[in-house]
Amino acid sequence: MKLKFTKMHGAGNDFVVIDAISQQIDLTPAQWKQLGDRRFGVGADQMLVVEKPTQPGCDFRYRIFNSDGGEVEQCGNGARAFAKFVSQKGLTDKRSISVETMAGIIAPRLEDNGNVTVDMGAPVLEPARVPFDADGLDGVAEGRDTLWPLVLELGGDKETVLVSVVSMGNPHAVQLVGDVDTAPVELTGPLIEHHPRFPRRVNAGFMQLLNRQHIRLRVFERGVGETLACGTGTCAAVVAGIRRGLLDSPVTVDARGGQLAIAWAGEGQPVYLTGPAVTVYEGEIEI
Ligand SMILES: N[C@@H](CCC[C@H](N)C(=O)O)C(=O)O
Repeated sequence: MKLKFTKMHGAGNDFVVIDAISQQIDLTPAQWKQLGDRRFGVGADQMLVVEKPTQPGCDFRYRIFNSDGGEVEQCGNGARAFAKFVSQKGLTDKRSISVETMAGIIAPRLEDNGNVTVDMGAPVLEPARVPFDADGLDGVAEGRDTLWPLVLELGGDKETVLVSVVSMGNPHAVQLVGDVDTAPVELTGPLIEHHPRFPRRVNAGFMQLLNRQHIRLRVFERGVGETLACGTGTCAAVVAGIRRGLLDSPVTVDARGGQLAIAWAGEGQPVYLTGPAVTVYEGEIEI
């Protein structure tokens, strides 16, 4: 089948965005993987699908596929691209929309300066709901957060890293590092992603504090590998930093692909993610 798509990015986290309202789409995981492949397909970190809503009060349904072909619950940078896409394509004339995802309803709003702010909903902080299996583990209390020890097998050696676990609809494990440039993201990222304590795998965040309102962040994403930015990872890192007593809202986050901003008023409150969303080109692929 021929599929029309738009290539977009949000701070370098790149997407193939597909209008499934005007096109009939029923792809297998292998086809999603091919679309995301940078040699055999278009190439992207995630494929984003725009559908009609199934829930009353929502404007659209938003589906997300990682480049490994797996469907996932949430994508923050993608939510900004999604909002720009439906506006640019004339699928809505609203500047604030309500979008149904596998992880609940989110609300992106187009800003006058071209950025998009997304109400990502409240973070989930109970380990079992992340999901993280904390059975028999001793956590270390810090502020209102608990740091969990993860034992990683590195060759013949074992290394323990302390992580905060947060769900933004999708699971995140965030650790503090002295310098993101020298952090072992490629080495330990895959081990954290597949750690048996995370039954649905996990996105691994590496956060460096610059001051109480400014961090640097790298994320090794589940189902993708390291990306140039991760919106939900950014939300999770700031939530973890605020709960640990290390950060104050609002927080500026430097990712390798650009800058994002997070505001969070605390437990039970939604996390607001602000940043760019850019259209790169339009295309058509035979799949
Ligand atoms: N890039 C994303 C997150 C996409 C999903 C993630 N890889 C997962 O598997 O949970 C973002 O901007 O949030």
